[in-house]
Amino acid sequence: MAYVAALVPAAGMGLRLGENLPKAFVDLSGRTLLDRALDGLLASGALSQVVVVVPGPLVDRTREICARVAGDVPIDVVVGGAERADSVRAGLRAVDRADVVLVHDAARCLTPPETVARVVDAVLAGSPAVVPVLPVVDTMKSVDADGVVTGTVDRASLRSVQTPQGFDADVLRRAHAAADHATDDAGLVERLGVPVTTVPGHPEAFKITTPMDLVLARAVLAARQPVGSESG
Ligand SMILES: Nc1ccn([C@@H]2O[C@H](COP(=O)(O)OP(=O)(O)OP(=O)(O)O)[C@@H](O)[C@H]2O)c(=O)n1
Ligand SMILES: C[C@](O)(CO)[C@H](O)COP(=O)(O)O
Repeated sequence: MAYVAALVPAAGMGLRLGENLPKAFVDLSGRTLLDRALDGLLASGALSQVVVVVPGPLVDRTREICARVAGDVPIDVVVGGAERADSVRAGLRAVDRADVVLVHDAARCLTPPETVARVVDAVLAGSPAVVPVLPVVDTMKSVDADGVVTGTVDRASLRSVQTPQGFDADVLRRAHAAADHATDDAGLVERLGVPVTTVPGHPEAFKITTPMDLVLARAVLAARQPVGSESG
């Protein structure tokens, strides 16, 4: 049976959210983003290990969260770095047994378990790198340095990329060893010339980045409540 590890980068400062604490530890309707991200991952039933990557001063707080959500799957906590890729590399050092590695932003904390399982299944079926994606819904323009439109981009070939991103463990290690900077892990794998394939993402896997995203996340959670459950 394949050993599937999930890295959860949760060491970002959340500057765009502006809550004065690292984003993964911000409250979302009574629980932190990190609590909720771990719930979704663990509920997939697809994981052998989870490694959460957090700021050094929040390691103890993270251990408390992990103890609350833990079941059969071991959860380790490691300290992250200045950039997301540094945090992923710190996590990778803690998963030496893995055949498959998922990288899942704590900030995408409402990602449904089915999306997690879909990514794992695609890697186990033979794809070395898999990203969940959604079609782009807005008209896309390119602009110059002054903001003047230089063209309309054909959005038919564009996709908006989510996490978890799933990888053959050796491919992800090679990708991170070969390059430093990318906005996502699949971007590093692309540079190796390894094909990255897509599976359908989910609208609820959006990344909580700005205050408006928190408003949306609260609404999603309220809509998930079974009717009458809030009245006690
Ligand atoms: N040095 C970093 C930076 C980001 N992340 C994590 O990577 C995910 C995606 O990053 P992003 O949404 O850009 O988070 P922040 O860097 O926290 O956001 P901001 O740029 O607003 O500060 C988040 O779960 C974040 O905690 C991380 O583990 N280590
Ligand atoms: C990995 C990622 O979530 C894919 O959409 C995203 O690229 C990471 O966050 P950032 O806002 O690009 O730093």
